[in-house]
Amino acid sequence: MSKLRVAVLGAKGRIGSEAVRAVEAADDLELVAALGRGDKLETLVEAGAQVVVELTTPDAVMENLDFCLRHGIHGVVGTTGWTDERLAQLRTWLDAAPGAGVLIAPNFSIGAVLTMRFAQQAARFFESAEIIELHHPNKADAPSGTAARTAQLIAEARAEAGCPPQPDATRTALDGARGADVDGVPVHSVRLRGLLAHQEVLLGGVGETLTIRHDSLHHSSFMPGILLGVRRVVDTPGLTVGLENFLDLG
Ligand SMILES: NC(=O)C1=CN([C@@H]2O[C@H](COP(=O)(O)OP(=O)(O)OC[C@H]3O[C@@H](n4cnc5c(N)ncnc54)[C@H](O)[C@@H]3O)[C@@H](O)[C@H]2O)C=CC1
Ligand SMILES: O=C(O)C1=N[C@H](C(=O)O)C[C@H](O)C1
Repeated sequence: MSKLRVAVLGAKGRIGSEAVRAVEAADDLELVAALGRGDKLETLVEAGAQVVVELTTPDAVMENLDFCLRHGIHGVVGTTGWTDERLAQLRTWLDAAPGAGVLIAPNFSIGAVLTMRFAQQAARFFESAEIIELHHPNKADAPSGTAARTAQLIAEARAEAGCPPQPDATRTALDGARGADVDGVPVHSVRLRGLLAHQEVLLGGVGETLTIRHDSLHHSSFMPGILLGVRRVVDTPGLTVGLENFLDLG
């Protein structure tokens, strides 16, 4: 069987360099290009890439995906910065590229995906829900893409169940003291030397709390998810948001 031809964009970055090694080590995949900032995207076409793993920056990701889809190349995207407007734009590019697929994964690690699922399941049973995400201090964006997605999922589950807004009697607060409001869920971002990627979802009800915590201790935690995404996206046309769609979570 011929190997799937894979390219990595952001190949010199923290996660991109790990992805290069993971693709190289996979028997069924061939790394045909590893591009960094300033490298020509035409290299992807010359190299015959079938799937691009996009791990760059929110500033670069849209131009890169536009190019890939215009050339019929599938995308597995870990880069953050997704808004409703960006997703709508991506859908129009996908409509013009029949057969092409893009996976956007706010987080590729299985533990983080499960954290999101458990939080979504638990959300309707608790009056209060807040998120603390903790990352290395070199991270460029806040809140993390994972925390933003977790908050959206919690908010959707609460709205579906008819939950009222969260209790919060705060009347005066220093700017930022209550975190960022993501769909009504406060999200607090910590940037600390020594950390990699961590998240706590705090849920509170009368007389009890539930804390769901996940820790990525090394970038290797993201690799099985990236490889799964690469193998599945080629048979999944259109837009897929969330690695959970490629996991049999029930
Ligand atoms: N979904 C997930 O599971 C994960 C997502 N991420 C996200 O991935 C992105 C990258 O994270 P890090 O590796 O920590 O950042 P980083 O700053 O170490 O790496 C980004 C790399 O992309 C390169 N780059 C910038 N513009 C480019 C372009 N136009 N073409 C090719 N390369 C370009 C930069 O030079 C840099 O080497 C961030 O948005 C981060 O939040 C990171 C870890 C896990
Ligand atoms: O920048 C990172 O490191 C990470 N970014 C993603 C995010 O913003 O959620 C995924 C993970 O948290 C690591």
